[in-house]
Amino acid sequence: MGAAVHSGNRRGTKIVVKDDAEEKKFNNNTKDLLDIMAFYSRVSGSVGVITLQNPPVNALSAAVRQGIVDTMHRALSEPEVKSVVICGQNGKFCGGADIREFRANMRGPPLVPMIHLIEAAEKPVVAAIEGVALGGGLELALGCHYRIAHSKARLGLPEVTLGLLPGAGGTQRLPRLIGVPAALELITTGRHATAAEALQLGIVDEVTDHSAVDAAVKFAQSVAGKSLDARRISTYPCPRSPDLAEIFEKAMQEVRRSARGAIAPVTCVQAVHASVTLPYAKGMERERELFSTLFTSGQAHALQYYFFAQRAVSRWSTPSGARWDTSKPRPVHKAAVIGLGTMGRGITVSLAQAGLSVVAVETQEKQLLEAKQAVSGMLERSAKRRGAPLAHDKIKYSCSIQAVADVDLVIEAVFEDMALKKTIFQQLSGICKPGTFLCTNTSGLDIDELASQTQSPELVVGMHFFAPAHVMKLLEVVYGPRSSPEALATAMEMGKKMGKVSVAVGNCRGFVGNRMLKPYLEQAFFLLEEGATPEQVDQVLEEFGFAMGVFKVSDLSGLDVGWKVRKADGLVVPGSTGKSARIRGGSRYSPLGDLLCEQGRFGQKTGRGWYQYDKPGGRVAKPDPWLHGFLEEYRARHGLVARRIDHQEMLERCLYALINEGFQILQDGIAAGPEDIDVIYVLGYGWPRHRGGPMFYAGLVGLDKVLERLEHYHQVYPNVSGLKPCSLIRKLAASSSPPIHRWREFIQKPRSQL
Ligand SMILES: CCC[C@H](O)CC(=O)SCCNC(=O)CCNC(=O)[C@H](O)C(C)(C)COP(=O)([O-])OP(=O)([O-])OC[C@H]1O[C@@H](n2cnc3c(N)ncnc32)[C@H](O)[C@@H]1OP(=O)([O-])[O-]
Repeated sequence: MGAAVHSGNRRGTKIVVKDDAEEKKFNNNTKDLLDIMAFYSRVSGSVGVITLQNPPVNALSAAVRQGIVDTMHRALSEPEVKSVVICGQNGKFCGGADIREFRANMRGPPLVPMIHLIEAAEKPVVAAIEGVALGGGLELALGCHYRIAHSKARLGLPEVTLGLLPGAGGTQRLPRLIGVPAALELITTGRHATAAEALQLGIVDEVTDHSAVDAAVKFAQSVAGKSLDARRISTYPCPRSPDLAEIFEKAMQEVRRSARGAIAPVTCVQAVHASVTLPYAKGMERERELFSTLFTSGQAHALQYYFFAQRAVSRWSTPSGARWDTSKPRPVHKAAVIGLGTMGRGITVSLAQAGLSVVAVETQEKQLLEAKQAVSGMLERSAKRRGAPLAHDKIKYSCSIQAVADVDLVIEAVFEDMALKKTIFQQLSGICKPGTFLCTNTSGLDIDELASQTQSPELVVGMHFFAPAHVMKLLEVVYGPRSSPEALATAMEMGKKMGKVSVAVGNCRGFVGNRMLKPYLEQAFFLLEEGATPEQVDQVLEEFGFAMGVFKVSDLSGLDVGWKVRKADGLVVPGSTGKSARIRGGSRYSPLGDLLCEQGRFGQKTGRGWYQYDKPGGRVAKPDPWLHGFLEEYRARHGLVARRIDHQEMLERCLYALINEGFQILQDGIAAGPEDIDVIYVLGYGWPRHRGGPMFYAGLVGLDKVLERLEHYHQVYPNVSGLKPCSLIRKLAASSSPPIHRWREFIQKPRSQL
């Protein structure tokens, strides 16, 4: 009797049933099967195949876990079945526990006993790993007696990136299987290993270029009836070596150094430690205990929120109603970059690596040659790192802007100078073929003003990259009032092609990221005026988890960048004294950054800034007694009395001013939702991921508390507008501070513009 193939149920699963009797049973139980989400079939007469079915990544939801338990029992009870294969539908083994269930009441059979059931089985169970085996997915595979992987599969325990540890035996089984150092590295970084690496480490038994399921079925037949004594990882002794104590000490030091206050990496080390100090059952108890502590932590909540936020930003929308699912991007095969300074070079590399043909333009021959060399070096290093082919031949260099005539999209990346950019946009509008998208890499200038220089303003959008552009994951895609949905969709798609996380934002001064930076920086300057040192402010911010404090970042990116902008805005008044020196437009202003620039202190590049460096271009920031003296003299000159400012005040004033601007941005419709802001801050501005992003953090602290502190500081500093709570935070706090996913309901939709 031939196999019958059923398809077309709710999720389009195929169920292979071997005989008529079974088919009848299938028909009777269709409803149950549909709810089970792990399907059972028998192939080649003696292999029970369990297929996880929960698109898109076959996450281990309650229904999937129930399905596995039920189908395992069935496979074990059927005498014809001699071995079992577990696989996932649609070429994906399993993406781990269902993260969406973490914030709900847990239902269904728990993972740990489910995996024990598999490991304890008297029939060999083979995991057929295609696509991914991550987190609980890999833990499930480690409970199987054998693992066969497809060569393109990726395996890992990424729980640490969600603020957790592998809590279904991963911290106890993996070290037993591959040794402590390799397990520690995989578990504390959460990185994905390739199938080849997994084979080398001993995580999988075989790798195939063909169907892993077919290979696993064959393999399962070959091991049927063989003893499983040596195949149950939980029974292995943990490999020991004399330097284990040292290994753990080093691992702990490393995670403490790089975790920036995140607790999960440290807890992961503790859990793996239990695998060598305790017998398996006790180690599992310890794993559960540590997992529970993490599971309920604010950090886990923040990281899981961030996981979904990073995916949510691709579903963009604009106040005018343009949306990701109704706006089609246009294909881009050939792109151009105008201006090959630091940013232009990075953008060129990103485009070439994404497989596009690139025309790279720099009008000065000498700079063009320098850029060519630099880009080649960057491509070589990157190809080596990624094990990818070189993309040199993708790029054509030219001194003439006329070379861009036939490209589909141009990214202008010249100096941040409106007059220069305007001239270039006028030229591009005349040179490019009709329909070419014209993008600018400005970090804050008016997109609409540039669009107005062209014949087709609907083709103009901003693509704000972050330095170094070929490394940083963030791209702010800025739509102006006249940008077409197609232009926006195309720029968003281009970002994705380049491996970026693209966030659509509206057009305003500084867009989202740099606009929020302004009140934050302003508070940092005011704190110096009132008695703090750059070191103290930076320390508070770094303790909070920022990769670098605000003054170190300022030294790194160059004080002259902001100075130029302030000069263009007419804020810099050299030699001004008295009260007016610290007031602009009726608001408090600190000229400290301007005064440093007047001294030629531009930061790292000049070897002096808020800190001192051993040489121009030096990287190691050291406190500078000159600066401390300068601050004292400045305060004395302006009649400011230095006071001791506590950590909490420094943190609150910097962060709450930034957060307040974030609420203003939401209110203005510049960002569609808090997730957009949070992703921008984590990926572009070093906000600690384990704190979710500034808007999530505000919710965690409590909107009423943030509001109360802003009101307090605004009362103390009435001439600092950045501290005046904006109406959205008031509205939310007055509505009992709804959870962050409901904030959009409180944002008034601005008028349609597109
Ligand atoms: C006791 C427990 C112990 C255990 O140790 C704990 C765990 O296992 S913790 C878990 C450890 N596992 C991990 O940390 C793995 C997390 N997942 C990933 O890293 C990537 O999703 C993956 C590499 C699998 C696919 O990348 P890709 O191909 O670029 O696709 P994509 O990323 O765009 O995702 C597509 C859609 O699937 C969604 N979704 C994905 N995974 C899960 C999930 N586990 N759950 C729920 N949903 C999940 C995702 O939100 C998105 O939804 P939407 O509505 O379309 O936006």
